[in-house]
Amino acid sequence: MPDQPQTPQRQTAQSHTTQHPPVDQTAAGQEPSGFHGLIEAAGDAMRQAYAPYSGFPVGAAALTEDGRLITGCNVENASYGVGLCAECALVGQLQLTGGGKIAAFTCVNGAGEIIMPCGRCRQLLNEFAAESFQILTPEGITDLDGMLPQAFGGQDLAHHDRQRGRTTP
Ligand SMILES: O=c1ccn([C@H]2C[C@H](O)[C@@H](CO)O2)c(=O)[nH]1
Repeated sequence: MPDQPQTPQRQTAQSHTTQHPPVDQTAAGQEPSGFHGLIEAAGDAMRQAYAPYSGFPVGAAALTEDGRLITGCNVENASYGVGLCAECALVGQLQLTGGGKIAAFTCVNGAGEIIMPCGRCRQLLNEFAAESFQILTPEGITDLDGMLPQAFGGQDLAHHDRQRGRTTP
């Protein structure tokens, strides 16, 4: 597997060679060194969260394939159900700053602990994940299939369209 792009802190995400999940040998609770920059960036984003209703601020950070650092925080609303997860802000930021694919990702809670993205946000990440995608989870680093097994994606729509003789953009 190719090396991950470097973070602004010039650290490199750990590569993995075995099955998921998790695919690295990092013990749960330890920070794999290549993700230190992302963890820090996620913590900074978390401190900008607007979470007065849940009291559960979340920060997310990603490194794009071309080396950009993208972050997001959750933004809640008095109409609870329309609150935005940190990952929603992150993918908006990704697109706004030039698009591309996510090579590495992590997110943290208010205590700075690594958390898993909720189900909806795993789908958001799947849309923009690079083939080499790695996510730092509470149990270590895993890949796309470890995060969202048998993910539904554009390939399913393309398959459906082919059966109907249509083309998907
Ligand atoms: O992956 C997740 C899971 C939860 N939250 C937010 C939504 C809500 O504001 C708060 C409590 O669920 O945490 C995120 O931002 N990302």
